[in-house]
Amino acid sequence: MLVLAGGLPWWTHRRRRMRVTVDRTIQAWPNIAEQVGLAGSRVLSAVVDVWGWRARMALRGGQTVSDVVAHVPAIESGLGTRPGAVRVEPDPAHAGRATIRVLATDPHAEAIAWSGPSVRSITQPITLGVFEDATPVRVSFLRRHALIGGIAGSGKSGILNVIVANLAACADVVLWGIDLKGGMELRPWVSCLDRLATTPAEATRLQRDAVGILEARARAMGDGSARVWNPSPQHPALIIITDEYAELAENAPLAADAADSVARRGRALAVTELAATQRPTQQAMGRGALRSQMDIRIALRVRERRDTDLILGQGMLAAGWHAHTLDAPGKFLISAEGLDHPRRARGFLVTDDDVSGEAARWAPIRPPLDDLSAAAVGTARDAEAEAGGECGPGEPQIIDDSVDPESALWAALREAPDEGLTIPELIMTTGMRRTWIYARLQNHAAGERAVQVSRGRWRAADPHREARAA
Ligand SMILES: Nc1ncnc2c1ncn2[C@@H]1O[C@H](COP(=O)(O)OP(=O)(O)OP(=O)(O)O)[C@@H](O)[C@H]1O
Repeated sequence: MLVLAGGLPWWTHRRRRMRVTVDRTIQAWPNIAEQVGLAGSRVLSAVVDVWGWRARMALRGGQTVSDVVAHVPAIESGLGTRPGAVRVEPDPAHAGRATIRVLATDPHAEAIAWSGPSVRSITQPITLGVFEDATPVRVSFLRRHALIGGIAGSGKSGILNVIVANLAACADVVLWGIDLKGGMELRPWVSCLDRLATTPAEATRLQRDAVGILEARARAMGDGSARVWNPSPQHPALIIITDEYAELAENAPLAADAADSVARRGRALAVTELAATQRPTQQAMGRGALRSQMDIRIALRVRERRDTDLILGQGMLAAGWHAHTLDAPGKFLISAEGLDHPRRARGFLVTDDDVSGEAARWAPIRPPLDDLSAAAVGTARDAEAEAGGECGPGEPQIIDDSVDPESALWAALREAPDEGLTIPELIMTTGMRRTWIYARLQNHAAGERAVQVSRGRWRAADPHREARAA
């Protein structure tokens, strides 16, 4: 029903009132500018929009957009708006101009419902939510590492869910998860994750396997002419998602070292890290330079002003990125290629029901790792074992140096009964993971050294069994 007042729709009245306010403000601007420390700036034009009004400003010679940003609280006071109502946007064509927006109502006051994934391929930019002017926040995760930070309850898991729900719909990316809070956040996605690590030992294996994969990819590409790994369903990208990265850095330092290696070398090979944490201090991010490798930075609400710089990078607070002023969960600032102004956004709200629905919907299309990458799983750990590598403090020893898993597998296949051994039996014998076993069995089968006797049961091919018997 249209609400009419005096025969006219309500928004006509509101707009008229707003226009009067804007006219008065323009007239009074020279005085206001004087009071707020921007003397000499002029209003070039002003328009009333759905959320309030905006004005193009010409700054006095020598004034910059940073000066205007630094005066935002004073401008709000001078204009008599509510705190947090004024936004400042630079003019990409002119350093001495800026747009001041006044939001009479908060466009992000209400949660924005999730309406399904925006992509079907990792090569397309993902829509995370909307900016205050209703334009979509679109960002590509291909060959980019990402960091999400913000206090407890600011909506980190919410943003992670938006990203995972989109990536799950892409058949050209394999997703690995690390969730050392017992799998609380990522377990609902388990049907879409190729691997989920919930203990420090599993996380260490997982990150080292990612290093093994990137090394295998680098070697394979060194042999050929390709310079980058172009993801496709047959050759998927690999994204490692870590919820609460500080837990990983503290409890599995060797996993964090491996993540560092992935962050430094993984872009061209489409092996990337996506980490969420409350305060990405040096300690929370591990010993290396992981934070500096993060190409996409998403800051949800922080408690202390200076924490903005921890998430987004040094100098961002001073440049007007005020994550401490975000006032509802899911509101964020994002810094990424093509997104270099402090514009407030709100992420879509993905409910628990949405998560179960999306996980069930996309599980059937999830791709396996390509053969090259699957065969590389375990290799970084094998190399470590050969070099006598140790696990991190407090972690269970995950590699038994006295048993070479390759030899253990081969011996087991040769000694297997006629009906063969099952995969779980081979896992028990070698101590290696299912993907490692599969890759080795495929190799043995291709070399006619092993046969699959019946579904899921394997033994060595006859000549090799006979040879051993003899
Ligand atoms: N985009 C959003 N829009 C509206 N509400 C949201 C949004 N994202 C999260 N919320 C709400 O905010 C609350 C906290 O969100 P979330 O669990 O994602 O925070 P968090 O930063 O991950 O917290 P923690 O660090 O404690 O895990 C949830 O109840 C959720 O419903």
